[in-house]
Amino acid sequence: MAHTLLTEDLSFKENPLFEQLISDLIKQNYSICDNFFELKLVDSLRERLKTLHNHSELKKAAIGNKVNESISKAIRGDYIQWIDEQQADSAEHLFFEAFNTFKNYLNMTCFMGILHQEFHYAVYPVGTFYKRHLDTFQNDDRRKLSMVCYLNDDSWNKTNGGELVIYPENSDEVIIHPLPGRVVIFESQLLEHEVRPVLNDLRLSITGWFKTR
Ligand SMILES: O=C(O)CCC(=O)C(=O)O
Ligand SMILES: [Fe+2]
Repeated sequence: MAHTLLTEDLSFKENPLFEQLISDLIKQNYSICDNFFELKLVDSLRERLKTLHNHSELKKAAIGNKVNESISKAIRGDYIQWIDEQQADSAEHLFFEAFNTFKNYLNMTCFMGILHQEFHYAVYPVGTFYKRHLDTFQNDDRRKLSMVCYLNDDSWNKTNGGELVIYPENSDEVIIHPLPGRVVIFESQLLEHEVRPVLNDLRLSITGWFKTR
């Protein structure tokens, strides 16, 4: 009996990166992580997104069926493509593996009850933005955590704009540059945020959500 208990205890391995993310989320409802992925994986995902973009396979993002296109355009200007986990290429497979590991860790340590996830590529061309919003605005309160992964390369300059701005309720806005490999995770139901206009270059990312049932 004692032996069983011991092996069960050892089967859980604390992950310092995930612990940091979780403690940030508890403290401030968001976390910024610059070493979630290996940069080589970020390179592969960027190439995949650029290929999709060059083949015009991305679609103008919508904000709900009831809203007509011109209103939609005044709110967000990005182009997206959802990523099908079943059809993932090798880079996307590693991407899902990283987030599945994090999801299982959250469910094990924080009892978050995450059952589903969804991710899409996004491209913001020059002049596009996403006005201040909450990610649960489409009458879908299953979204618990929002995740954004930036795929720009080293040549991304802070003067390119396209900052993510997070608006915590009781403190100053937080301005986050979309730097290569950076991952931002935040509480979908609590934090309003926006993407400031892109002034130069293409802003590349993957955005996703962990959802309860
Ligand atoms: O790309 C970002 O920084 C945030 C995107 C976003 O807010 C969204 O897709 O809901
Ligand atoms: Fe959002």
